[in-house]
Amino acid sequence: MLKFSRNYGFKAVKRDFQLLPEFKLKCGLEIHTQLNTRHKLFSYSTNDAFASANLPNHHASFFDVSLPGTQPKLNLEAILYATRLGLALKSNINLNSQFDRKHYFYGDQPLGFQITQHFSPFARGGSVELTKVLNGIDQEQIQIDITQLQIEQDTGKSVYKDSEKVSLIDLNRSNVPLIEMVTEPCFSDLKQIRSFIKKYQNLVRHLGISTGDLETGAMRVDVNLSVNNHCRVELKNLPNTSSIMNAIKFEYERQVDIIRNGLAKTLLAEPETRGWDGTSTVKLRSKETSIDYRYMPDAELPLVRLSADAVARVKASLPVLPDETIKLLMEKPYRLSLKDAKILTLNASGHGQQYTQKELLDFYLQAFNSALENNGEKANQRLLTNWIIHELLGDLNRLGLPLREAIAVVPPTKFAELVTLIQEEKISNASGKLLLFHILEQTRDGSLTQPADLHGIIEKFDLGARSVVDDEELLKVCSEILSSVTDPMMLSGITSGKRKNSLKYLVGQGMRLSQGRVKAKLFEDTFKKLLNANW
Ligand SMILES: Nc1ncnc2c1ncn2[C@@H]1O[C@H](COP(=O)(O)OP(=O)(O)OP(=O)(O)O)[C@@H](O)[C@H]1O
Ligand SMILES: [Mg+2]
Ligand SMILES: [Mg+2]
Repeated sequence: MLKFSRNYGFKAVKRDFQLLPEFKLKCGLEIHTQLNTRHKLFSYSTNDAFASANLPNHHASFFDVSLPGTQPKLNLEAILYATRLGLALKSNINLNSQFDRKHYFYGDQPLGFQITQHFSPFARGGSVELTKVLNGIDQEQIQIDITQLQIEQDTGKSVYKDSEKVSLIDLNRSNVPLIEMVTEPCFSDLKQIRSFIKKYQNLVRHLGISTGDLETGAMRVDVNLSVNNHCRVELKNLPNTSSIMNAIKFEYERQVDIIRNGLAKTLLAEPETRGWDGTSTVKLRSKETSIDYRYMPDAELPLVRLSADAVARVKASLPVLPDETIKLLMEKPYRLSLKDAKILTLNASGHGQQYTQKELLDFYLQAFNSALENNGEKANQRLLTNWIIHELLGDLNRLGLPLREAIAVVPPTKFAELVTLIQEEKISNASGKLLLFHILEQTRDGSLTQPADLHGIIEKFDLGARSVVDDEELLKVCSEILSSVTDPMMLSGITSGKRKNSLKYLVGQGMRLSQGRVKAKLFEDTFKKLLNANW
């Protein structure tokens, strides 16, 4: 099952991965997050490391390329963003933090050092709560403690071209503001790590300070992992969630194996940094080869002094955090299911999404209030939620229409009106779907720009429900459907009650012929009558 290689890596079967109680996993995370400020951390260049990938060195000022004589100028927007994050994590904001130089030489860091915060970081302490209900972890509730947050500049990017034996340097990313968030080694299983990353990612999106995307490198997670309190191994270069999870599984099994073979004293005696090559973790450097960074305060940057009052004002401006919103939505009067509350609250990736989370939540709350105002107790909130989450969002995706534009034609009040029409059976579910899609399609094509006249359209397309159906006509339609059935066993099965499900097939035929305007129940009753089914 296990194949050893020279660096004590092995190919393990990941399918049946499990943590063994006698080998305790301990993990701590370091997460680097790029801030989406307008400008870079210490220069006026536009902060756009990825939008112009085809234009290398396009967003790079003299300072970003380290021209001698240029000096850093601190971007206060980055300080504001870091304060928001620190407060949301319940950290203590350091009113006197400072920037330090971390020296090392690499082509994509032409300064010869990275400006970071080493001696006096931006914030310390804080915590994140994970629960079984909200985050899907195995334990009822755990707390992940935050060690610190530090602000630092990103490096440039090296692009290696093997065939040409050259490495190209792109400094678009150089000096993009980063926050490194370090946790205490509180994690003891994979689910905790996965849900923490998700929650943290959602938090930075919610605060509007970063895209939080792992795929673009806007968020980069390093995992520190030890087993049974041997030395920690730091795992770097993990580009997405599955790499993070697979690297942890692999590394855990590697360390367990080392311990089992009595080799911990030699192989896990000192901290080591390892990378991930897609199938195994590979050694990058050990302590002996680790660099002496010669940290020293950056003399060109003054202390970052914040007043307690400024911090208090940032705190007052923070949005309600997702956990609180979810709780609120699950209580009266909304009483949403956890799943629906999450859809309305948690940011999926912003890519290809036709709405921001805030736009969607606002839309929901306004439609909800409008339904409540119009119908009071009678309002069917579940129907409204379903129509927003399934029909509206589905249509927006299908049509590539942003919610912002749809709102001009179907404002929340109008949407609530549409759902009331369906609830009161003035139009059928199927007609409601047609109506909504029709309106949104016209909005996308630009032929509808004003709030839609629902009643006008219902009349024009004759979408109104047939509440009073001509009995004779109904009987005629049903008889036609029955005479087209080629399997006589089906009909006798319905009569005897042995094939109750087949009745649904017949009702479906009826609904199709009537384009959904006759209620299913009417068809059901008529078929049963015609077939003498008395069940
Ligand atoms: N015994 C341990 N097992 C697993 N993780 C640990 C252990 N001890 C510490 N850690 C984790 O190691 C990480 C240390 O990160 P920190 O940024 O402080 O130092 P670093 O990795 O040496 O510095 P750098 O930022 O240069 O990588 C933290 O996430 C911490 O929780
Ligand atoms: Mg580290
Ligand atoms: Mg670190």
